[in-house]
Amino acid sequence: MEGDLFSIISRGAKFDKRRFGKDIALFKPQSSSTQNYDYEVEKQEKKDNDDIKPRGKRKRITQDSIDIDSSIRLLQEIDFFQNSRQALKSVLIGLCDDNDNKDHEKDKKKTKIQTDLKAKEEQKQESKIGASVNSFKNQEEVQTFRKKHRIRVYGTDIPYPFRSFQDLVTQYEIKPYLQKNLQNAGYSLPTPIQIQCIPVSLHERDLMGLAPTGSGKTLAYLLPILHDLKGPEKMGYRALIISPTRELAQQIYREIKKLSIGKKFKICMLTKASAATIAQTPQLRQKFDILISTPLRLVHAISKENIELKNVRHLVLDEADKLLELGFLEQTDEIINACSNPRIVKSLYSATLPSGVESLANTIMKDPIRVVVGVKNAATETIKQKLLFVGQEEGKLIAIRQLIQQGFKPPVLIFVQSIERAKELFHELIYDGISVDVIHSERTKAQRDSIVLNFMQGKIWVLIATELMARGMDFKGVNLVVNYDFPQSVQSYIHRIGRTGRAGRNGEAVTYFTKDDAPFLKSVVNVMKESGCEVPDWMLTLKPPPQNSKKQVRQKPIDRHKISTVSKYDLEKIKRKREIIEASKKRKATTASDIQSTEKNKRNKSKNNNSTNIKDQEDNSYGTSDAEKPKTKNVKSKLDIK
Ligand SMILES: Nc1ncnc2c1ncn2[C@@H]1O[C@H](COP(=O)(O)OP(=O)(O)OP(=O)(O)O)[C@@H](O)[C@H]1O
Repeated sequence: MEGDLFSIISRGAKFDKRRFGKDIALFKPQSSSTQNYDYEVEKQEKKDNDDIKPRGKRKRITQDSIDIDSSIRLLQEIDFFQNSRQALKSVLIGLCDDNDNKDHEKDKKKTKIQTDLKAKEEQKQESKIGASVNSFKNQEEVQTFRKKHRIRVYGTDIPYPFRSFQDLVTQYEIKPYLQKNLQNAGYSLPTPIQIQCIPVSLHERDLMGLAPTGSGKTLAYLLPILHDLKGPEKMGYRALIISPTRELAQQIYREIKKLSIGKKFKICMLTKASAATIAQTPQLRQKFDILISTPLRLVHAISKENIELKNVRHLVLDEADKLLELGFLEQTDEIINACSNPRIVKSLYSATLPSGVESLANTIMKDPIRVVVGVKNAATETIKQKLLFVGQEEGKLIAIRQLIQQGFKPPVLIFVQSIERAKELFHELIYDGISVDVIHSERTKAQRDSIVLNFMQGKIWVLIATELMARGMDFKGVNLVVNYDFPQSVQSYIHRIGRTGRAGRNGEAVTYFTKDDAPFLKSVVNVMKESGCEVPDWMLTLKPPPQNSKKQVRQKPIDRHKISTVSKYDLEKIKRKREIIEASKKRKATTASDIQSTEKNKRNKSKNNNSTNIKDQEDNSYGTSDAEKPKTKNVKSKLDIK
């Protein structure tokens, strides 16, 4: 083997070997310590080469005593740019060219080696991107398939999509229990977001998944988690799902329970009660595999050192843009910091992602893949959207009563901008002879749970809601969404109306607007147009509102008149009467015993303050003040918060 490398690189040239003896010696195999290193390299390369060469048909192919294996090894040593495969191929071709005149047997061997090298390289590439050779023949086919499903992908080494849940079994060995649960849930074919995002997550890549409302994003992140966790293990939380509202967290909990039937995963939905149990029973903490929580509840538990997230391998931010908005941002950041496992895989999902938030999201992910289904920041195409001018505020009540009188198809969801207005509208509609209820953060948790259930079961026909219900809630059968109050942002509009037209069903959405809302109309008009709805020409010529007024409205909604059929004069009269009663009550309350009880109440109130704050934030998606936030460890920010 001596001088092999020299033989290879000097082929075709003549050298005075005596004169250049010293130089040639440089190419001879080294001894002592480097030899050990060489031995290791050689061992590895031998393994590689064993794979490359056809079994049992190895050894010499040239008369020059050039052994292919040693050539490969030596060539790899001089492969400074790590192009060994390419270099190998070309040199091997060169080698063989040199021996053109040699016997036919050698040529056959050469061709075989080349073919094997090529196949190995292709195989390596395929396994890197996780495609099954059976499923897609080539990249072109993949692209056509993505195009058909309106999937756009951004990033490097993007895994191939899959065609059917059966493909997941053959390609990724999805366990039979998962397969069975998919069938039982009636999921016969994957939705576009699932088609592309499931393989990305199965390849443990950070991901940003954007797809319209009701398109199956939940399954897209739950399935890879369940597959990867394999089964229950008592090593603490290995997957964490964050949702902006308690109701959505509960829905995710129900979905994961449904999908994990047959495996005894321990799933914890962090509530006030479960947090207290965990605090009192530290040994419980190790038992759980999956944790679902709202941000503030979790931050509170972390700060009390009741929850450890160091083993979390999967972190999902559902409704990611909301969680990265002011009000949630700092808590989300603290949670991300607490997930200290270096091998963590992060997945962010939403139907909307403003570009500013997207750049922020990129700072917390490693080499992420972005998957966009359909048009970014547009509404689902199965929703028929309408805008209705109602003149003044009072016009809305007339319009909603007309809608009820004309006959409507329940269930209907009506969105208003505040708790106060939700209560007001409820008091108006309760006497209209329809089954109506109202949901907002001031209702007890038990009330909220039963309302959600009753609405899902069709027992409530009309549900009046605040922004609390706008995101993620999967009320499959909702036929109509009414935006009684104009939404405060285009994202809010998309999510609100997305409570209808889910999972391929048809739905309708009507948005009332007054003179005051007119400047903000253009953003909604754009969404309507993007989603294929008819929009009057004059609306298309509207000017978009200035950026700062958009921002103002996002932070604080437009002031509106009280929702009431009572005239303004009568309302004033009632108000004055109420003030007189209040003043007289106050006077009576100045006795010593009252003062004492007030003090006692105050003390109790301050005790419960933390938990009350948590409740408030779960419902109020427009944030909390610094004073309300629980104290947490002073951790370095992972997010690039500017
Ligand atoms: N492959 C599938 N086949 C049929 N139905 C599905 C499939 N995947 C999910 N679904 C159903 O589609 C509905 C919407 O799913 P999901 O709640 O995950 O939507 P989403 O994209 O998260 O919506 P949102 O943006 O509003 O949160 C659910 O009722 C779910 O059961």
